[in-house]
Amino acid sequence: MPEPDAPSGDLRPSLEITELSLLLGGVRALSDVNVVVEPATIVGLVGPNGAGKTSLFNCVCGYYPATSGRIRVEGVDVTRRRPHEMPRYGVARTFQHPILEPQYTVLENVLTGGHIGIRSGPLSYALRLPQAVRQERRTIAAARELLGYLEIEHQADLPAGELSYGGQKRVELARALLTGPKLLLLDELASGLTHEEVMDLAEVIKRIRVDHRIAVLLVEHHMGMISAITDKVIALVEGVKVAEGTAAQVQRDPAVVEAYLGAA
Ligand SMILES: Nc1ncnc2c1ncn2[C@@H]1O[C@H](COP(=O)(O)OP(=O)(O)OP(=O)(O)O)[C@@H](O)[C@H]1O
Repeated sequence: MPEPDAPSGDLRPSLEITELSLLLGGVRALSDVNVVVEPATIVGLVGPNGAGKTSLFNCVCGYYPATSGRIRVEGVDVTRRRPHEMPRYGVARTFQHPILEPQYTVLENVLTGGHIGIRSGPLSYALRLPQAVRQERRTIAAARELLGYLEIEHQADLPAGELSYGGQKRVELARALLTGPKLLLLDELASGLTHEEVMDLAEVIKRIRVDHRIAVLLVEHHMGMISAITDKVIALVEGVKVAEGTAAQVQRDPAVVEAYLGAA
């Protein structure tokens, strides 16, 4: 089995973005950006405010239609797919601020991601047909297993709103993982967390990459998180890719240093 850092040559990239450009209300948010995320690797996207990180993320998730360029997931063209279609293509995401139903339990929140693999129609569920019941049981078992994997199974039956912010980020992660993604997009996972929570989550993401062989693209301002987990970092400045390499290489790249100093 190949090491996560050394993906097998015959696998297609988990994500391949080619010459992606995006115009937003007259603003050139992205200009001919190329990104490759190999299977089971973690790629960080950095850049000062307004660099285009969220825009790129939103193009991959289907929230913004690319003005030009191509986005492929394992070789399948997903350019201009809509957000609700993305789980079918193996793409799952988390949000900077977890979007949960605080009054529903942790398990119920996770299960809202589980409908993806369910083949029985709503009528089968309404009639409690055996196949639908079996599928429901399997999905609940898978959700509980993921909560165990993310070390919050003991909170499964609590209202999600009662969890710490870090706990809520784990609930979102479990929900994303329940869809069985090939590519996980993490939007500022570290924001709002304590240093300890950030480092704990960094370990979790590294484990997910190895255990589930999922590729990860993360938009992140927290350089500690970036340095701790990424195989590769891409820096954007004013919608243009200015640097690519290891976290250490990108952090000392003159264009990146200048952009951050200019933004300070
Ligand atoms: N809906 C929009 N309409 C017009 N311009 C937009 C819109 N969203 C973003 N922009 C512009 O696109 C450019 C890229 O913004 P984007 O939010 O992608 O940057 P970012 O790197 O994610 O910044 P931050 O770190 O502050 O979130 C900026 O110039 C921004 O002002």
